[in-house]
Amino acid sequence: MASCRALSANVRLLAISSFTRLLPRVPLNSRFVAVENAFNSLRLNPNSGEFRGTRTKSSMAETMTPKSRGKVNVFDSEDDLSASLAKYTADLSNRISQERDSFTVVLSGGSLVKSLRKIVEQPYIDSVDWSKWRVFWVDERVVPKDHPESNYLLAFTEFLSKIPIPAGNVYTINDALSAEGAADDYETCLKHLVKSKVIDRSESSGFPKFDLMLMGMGPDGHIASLFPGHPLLQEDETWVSFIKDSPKPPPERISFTLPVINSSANIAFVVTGAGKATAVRRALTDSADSDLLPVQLVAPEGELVWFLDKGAASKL
Ligand SMILES: O=C(O)[C@H](O)[C@@H](O)[C@H](O)[C@H](O)COP(=O)(O)O
Repeated sequence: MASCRALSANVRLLAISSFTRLLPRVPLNSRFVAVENAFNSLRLNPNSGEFRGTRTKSSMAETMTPKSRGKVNVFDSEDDLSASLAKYTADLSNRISQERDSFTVVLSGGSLVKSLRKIVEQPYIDSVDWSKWRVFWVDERVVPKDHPESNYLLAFTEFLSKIPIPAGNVYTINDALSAEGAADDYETCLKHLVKSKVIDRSESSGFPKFDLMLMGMGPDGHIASLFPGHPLLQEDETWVSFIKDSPKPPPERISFTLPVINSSANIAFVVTGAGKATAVRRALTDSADSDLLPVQLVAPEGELVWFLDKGAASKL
């Protein structure tokens, strides 16, 4: 018995065995669909990796890439991006909340949280069934919850404090533990919640299958706390692991592993700023098989959607 902390409340856990292998990256194939609106049309040529089409002035361009690379939305402004992200998240929440007792949402740290700001405004604040939400972190910095670098504190300040979510539905790390201990504890928490069917389990991988992961991406192509070239990218058994040498401070973090991320029903990458344009281009067009960036290893069982601003999409 261990515990992962749910805000002020504690959530109790049981352990069950972990298993399975790293899911292979879904290969690039030549099938793709283009979604066009009145203003924009972009298509990825799967052979050359080039985007072709037109872009004109509008708030959004929608693009479909091969399935493994997801659907790409490009916005003229971060405000437009935030509005679309709110609608996407609320629609998913409404659909899944009607089918199940829980809607499991995983957050990253960083700028993603601010981009979520419009879901705590009308009409969503009143229409979303927040009591169904279960909130987790794809990665967390191993610092106290009131530390300025805590992902929990950021999410609480910008988002969780503004919604009527039961405290016991917010699953934070146990910040009294070491990085190893906190990762073990969080994994045990997830196993308990899978066993009690709060979190789905992927039938194909055996890993937990979250309804939605909302994630940012670093300029180096890192996602969660999975950094380029780091051995943690190879982890194929544990659900939650830790690092003590993160190139992005602070150095000690816990992180979901790739098999857990890839078992998701839905992943949204929210990426803004020209500083990330090169990594975005590699993620969406580079089919080279060596030296893949962490973001290129993401190929969820379900749907992958990108929310990009013009800067992040500037090299497509
Ligand atoms: O704890 C973290 O550091 C994050 O979870 C990390 O993976 C973040 O999402 C990216 O670094 C993007 O962060 P920005 O959007 O702030 O660049």
